[in-house]
Amino acid sequence: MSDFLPGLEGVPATKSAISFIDGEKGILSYRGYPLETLATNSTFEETTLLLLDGELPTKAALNRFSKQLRSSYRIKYHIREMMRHFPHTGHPMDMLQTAVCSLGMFYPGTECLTDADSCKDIDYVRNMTVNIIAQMAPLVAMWEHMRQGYDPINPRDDLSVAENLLYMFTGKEPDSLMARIMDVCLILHAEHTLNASTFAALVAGSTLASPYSVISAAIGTLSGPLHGGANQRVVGMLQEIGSPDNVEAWVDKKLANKEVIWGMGHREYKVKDPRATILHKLVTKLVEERGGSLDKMFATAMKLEEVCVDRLGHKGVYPNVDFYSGILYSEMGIPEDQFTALFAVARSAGWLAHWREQISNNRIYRPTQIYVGHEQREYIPMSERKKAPKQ
Ligand SMILES: CC(=O)SCCNC(=O)CCNC(=O)[C@H](O)C(C)(C)COP(=O)(O)OP(=O)(O)OC[C@H]1O[C@@H](n2cnc3c(N)ncnc32)[C@H](O)[C@@H]1OP(=O)(O)O
Ligand SMILES: O=C([O-])CC(=O)C(=O)O
Repeated sequence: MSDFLPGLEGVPATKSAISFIDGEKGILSYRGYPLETLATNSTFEETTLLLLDGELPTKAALNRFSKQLRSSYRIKYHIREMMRHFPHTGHPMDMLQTAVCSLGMFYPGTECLTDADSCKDIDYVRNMTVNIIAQMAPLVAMWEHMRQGYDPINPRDDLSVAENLLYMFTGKEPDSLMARIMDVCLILHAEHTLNASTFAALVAGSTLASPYSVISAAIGTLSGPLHGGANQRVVGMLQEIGSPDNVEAWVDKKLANKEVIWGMGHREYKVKDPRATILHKLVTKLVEERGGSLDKMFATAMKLEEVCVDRLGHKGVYPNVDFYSGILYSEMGIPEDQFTALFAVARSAGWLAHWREQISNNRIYRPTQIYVGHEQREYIPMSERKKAPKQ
């Protein structure tokens, strides 16, 4: 087989039973359950167990899992001390990638991964999965205080992942509306078939690297602006546009310069991303309840959607998940450069579900390339070289 498809578009690289996308109809489901149903009825903890185990948990199983997560919120002293020495100007995604990878140094045990047949249920896999998912949000929230020169706020094991995340960010127990919105955001971002960061996780995992290396590879991949990093840029873009009146001229200039519009377009969806539809409704609800400064940014975003659909809809370019999430996070008082880290908190569930699915039937990823370089050449001694090579 020698056909080259740039970006591996349309190339199946794995078999998976975790999630499903119909990009023409705008459908996303986790383990067969429509995302809209989960966003209405589920919690991040329950959705995580569904992704990991394949079934909705019983009440007892969910309670056990939630308890395990909560008892693992606290971050090790040495990691906290290490984080204090990170440059305060560093990006939260770089912090998270480094901290997660460093955490792995405390949890050796990857030898068991070489015994691929017994991997699926062994304690190491289960414990490390819980440990990573539980620690992502506390790491992100702690860093917010540390980079401002303050002591971090300790996690509270009487709070859910979403509640504890907001509590550790703000120092206040969130009200039920904000806690629910954050919970829904975590559910919406938890999983999305074979996106770039999940693929990176699978490539790392296929070498039987530790789950901490797997997740740090995924975090690095998610950080880019063509992937999860777009959510940070959307709010900056809306601020730059300033008001709905400026949208048309702004879009036309961007498109004339062949620049991308952040939060628009998707490899899989040719209609509006179903997560963007849910987030759009959540922002509407929040604006109705809270109003205030959000109104103008939201109005600009809606006008931007309208103009982009008009100019780019024929190419299948519509809002993706990153388009409306930042508006919500801004309203929660979360700084823009933390938005992608929140995405990573949620996506740790999907990454680890894929990792677990893969290691039970692993084969190392090793694709091929089409070589377009020189034929074999003679080595030229330095004294005989005429031209400097192009840099
Ligand atoms: C969580 C997530 O990762 S969601 C995606 C987040 N990323 C973004 O929001 C960044 C902006 N979007 C993009 O860059 C792209 O749409 C991607 C990276 C998401 C998908 O890329 P691809 O599948 O390779 O799409 P591709 O670049 O082939 O786009 C198809 C056409 O739509 C255009 N297009 C796609 N997205 C955009 C956009 N955001 N702004 C303007 N034009 C766009 C392309 O220019 C191309 O036009 P052409 O056929 O005239 O050349
Ligand atoms: O699926 C993709 O390519 C990107 C995406 O939306 C996600 O990872 O949530």
